[in-house]
Amino acid sequence: MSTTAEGAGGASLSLRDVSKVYSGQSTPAVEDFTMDIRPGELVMFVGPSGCGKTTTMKMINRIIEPTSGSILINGRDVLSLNPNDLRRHIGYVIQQIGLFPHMTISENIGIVPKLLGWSKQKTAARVEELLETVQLDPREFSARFPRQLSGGQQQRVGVARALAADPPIMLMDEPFGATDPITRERLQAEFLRLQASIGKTIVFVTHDFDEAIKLGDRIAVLSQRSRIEQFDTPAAILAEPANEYVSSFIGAGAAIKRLALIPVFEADLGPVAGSPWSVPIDATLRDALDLIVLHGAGALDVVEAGKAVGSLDVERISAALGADVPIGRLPTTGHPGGRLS
Ligand SMILES: Nc1ncnc2c1ncn2[C@@H]1O[C@H](COP(=O)(O)OP(=O)(O)OP(=O)(O)O)[C@@H](O)[C@H]1O
Repeated sequence: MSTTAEGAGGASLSLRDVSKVYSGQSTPAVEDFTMDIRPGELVMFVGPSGCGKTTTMKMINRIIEPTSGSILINGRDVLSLNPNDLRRHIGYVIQQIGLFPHMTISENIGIVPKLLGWSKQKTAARVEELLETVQLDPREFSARFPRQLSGGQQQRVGVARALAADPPIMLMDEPFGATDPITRERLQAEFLRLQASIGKTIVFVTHDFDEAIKLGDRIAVLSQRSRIEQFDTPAAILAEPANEYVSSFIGAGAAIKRLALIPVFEADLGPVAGSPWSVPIDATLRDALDLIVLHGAGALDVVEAGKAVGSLDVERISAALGADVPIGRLPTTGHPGGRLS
């Protein structure tokens, strides 16, 4: 992709016994929060409203000062960094986007480089590169104002702006929360592709457990005062929720959600069935199941490089989840539709 890939990758991030007591409050909003995040890891904070997700995240870039504890980036305490250093180290994307309405898209993206004293030329080159990174044509968008962009486009600009100084760490506070479901899915997919190439260390706050599963390398399920109920990979949390609280967060359909994490090639494929329906080998078992349900198909062929290499049916999909989690009887419809591949 762009030269962002050659900039800073991720940094390690450690929070040690971090607490926050807001003034006038008797109980802490966050209490003794300890977590180690690896360089390049995308960690999702998920939990109910008021549990302390945002407070925890905002302490990382010191928008909120911790009452006690320490926060380390590559072993260095953030309290020892001056505000310019913090901006260089930490990009920040929020739901409300926060673009300045009277500034062009270029100017909005160039804010941090300007604050850091970059030359006009270097800033302009970086802005152009970032617009391309988030798939907005610089010729079309640089001179526009935020109001002349759709919500999804504005959100992309918000991501570009956060990436401007190539920070090793990104904080994302419900960044896609205000977009409609279709735009949201598209932004999530784009964001995953982008992260695959830039490998930032990211803390991402969301209310939406499905978003956490889809995006996270690891998910921290939080309860009141930012207590960590479970901190593990999406697959591990879905397969073995630590307690009732985590189970209630997962909600119904844990097996179906797990399917979205398992690629077709991990299943034990049957012989080629000659089915009219097919699925690419790098699709997920959830994609395969959707097609089976949609078409009432007994089996699907699995296609690799244009050639059928095997087949899948409900039994094989169910077996891929392990015998302890059967999908059960599936409703089928004769609904017509296209192929996935
Ligand atoms: N400035 C403040 N002064 C006093 N209390 C606050 C302040 N900001 C947040 N709180 C309280 O701290 C607790 C944690 O709030 P926080 O915003 O971190 O939660 P959250 O999990 O991010 O919630 P949401 O998902 O609704 O944004 C809440 O009880 C909230 O009322």
